[in-house]
Amino acid sequence: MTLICGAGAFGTALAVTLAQNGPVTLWARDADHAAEMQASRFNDRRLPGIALPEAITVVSGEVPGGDAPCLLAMPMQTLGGFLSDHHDALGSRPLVACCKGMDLATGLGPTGLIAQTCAEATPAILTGPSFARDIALGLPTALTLACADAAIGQRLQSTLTTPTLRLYRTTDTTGAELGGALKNVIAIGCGAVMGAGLGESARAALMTRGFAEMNRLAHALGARPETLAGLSGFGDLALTCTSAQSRNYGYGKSLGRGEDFDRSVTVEGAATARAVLARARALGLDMPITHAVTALVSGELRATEAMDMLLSRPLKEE
Ligand SMILES: NC(=O)C1=CN([C@@H]2O[C@H](COP(=O)(O)OP(=O)(O)OC[C@H]3O[C@@H](n4cnc5c(N)ncnc54)[C@H](OP(=O)(O)O)[C@@H]3O)[C@@H](O)[C@H]2O)C=CC1
Ligand SMILES: O=C(CO)COP(=O)(O)O
Repeated sequence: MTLICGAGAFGTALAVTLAQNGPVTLWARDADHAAEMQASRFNDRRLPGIALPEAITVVSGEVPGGDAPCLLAMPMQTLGGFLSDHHDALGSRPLVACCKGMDLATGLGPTGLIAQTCAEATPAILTGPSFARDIALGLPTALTLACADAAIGQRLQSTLTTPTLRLYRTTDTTGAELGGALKNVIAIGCGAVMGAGLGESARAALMTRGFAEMNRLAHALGARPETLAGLSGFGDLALTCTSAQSRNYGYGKSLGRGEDFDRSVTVEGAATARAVLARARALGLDMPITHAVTALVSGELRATEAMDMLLSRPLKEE
């Protein structure tokens, strides 16, 4: 049995693909939403048009106990509260974060938050280039499963691989979670560049210098460069900075055009940009693109002004 907490687009998509391996319990925070999904066999609110296989049971209320791995598929800024609220039920099992970002309150990534709040559990993270709808439709997808405990990581890799979802594993949880967090910040910047009509060459430059910035922070925090070069880093950066399906990219595009964006949409890069900037400042690191995106998101700068700020920096070696 696999337990998935968080019945948004991603949690539902993971439930659909994992249902090929055996029973899945999908936990939703809202009891009405859970009852609606259990009865209709669709998640019309978050992933419309995808039928839920019979192997999925949707529940709400008390999080089910037990030893089965639990996937945590809620937005990053809600993870800490969820872990505290359900600490006892989560127990000592593997907890696999499926969210991307850095916690504003603590500056920790998902596995750091799990370790801090649920000390008996084994933290892991599932991350990389994938849109929920692609996974749910059974399109081929490859992700990174990171767990510092190599033996548990290997077990999770085989439990969570499905015929169309291929997992690679690593013990570098820091690198895997930083890749997923930072690519969303760069994707907002790339969306803004395209929305403001600054061109594809500018976007390629921003992606490349953004990747340099990702590596700078990752190196300072002890991540391995090969993790950043893999699915969870470069792979997800490439997808998110170029696809109209991405919410972070779409949000950036609206900022670039000076248009409103639906505030109910999950855009992880906005809060994470602020959290990353604070962490970088504490470490004495220069992260100009993250700085520019933070200013853009807070409304301090427009996209063209942010680009001017980046272009006027002192010339340096690549
Ligand atoms: N969508 C995608 O393609 C992908 C998403 N991800 C990551 O997955 C994470 C979740 O995103 P996604 O599923 O898309 O987001 P959605 O906006 O689709 O759904 C978010 C879900 O989280 C639930 N939720 C919100 N707050 C809490 C809380 N305090 N406790 C428990 N559950 C809560 C929401 O419940 P409610 O419906 O009641 O509001 C909702 O079901 C993000 O970090 C995202 O980056 C990763 C890869 C792909
Ligand atoms: O993480 C994702 C792709 O890997 C989903 O991106 P968005 O959250 O920007 O939609």
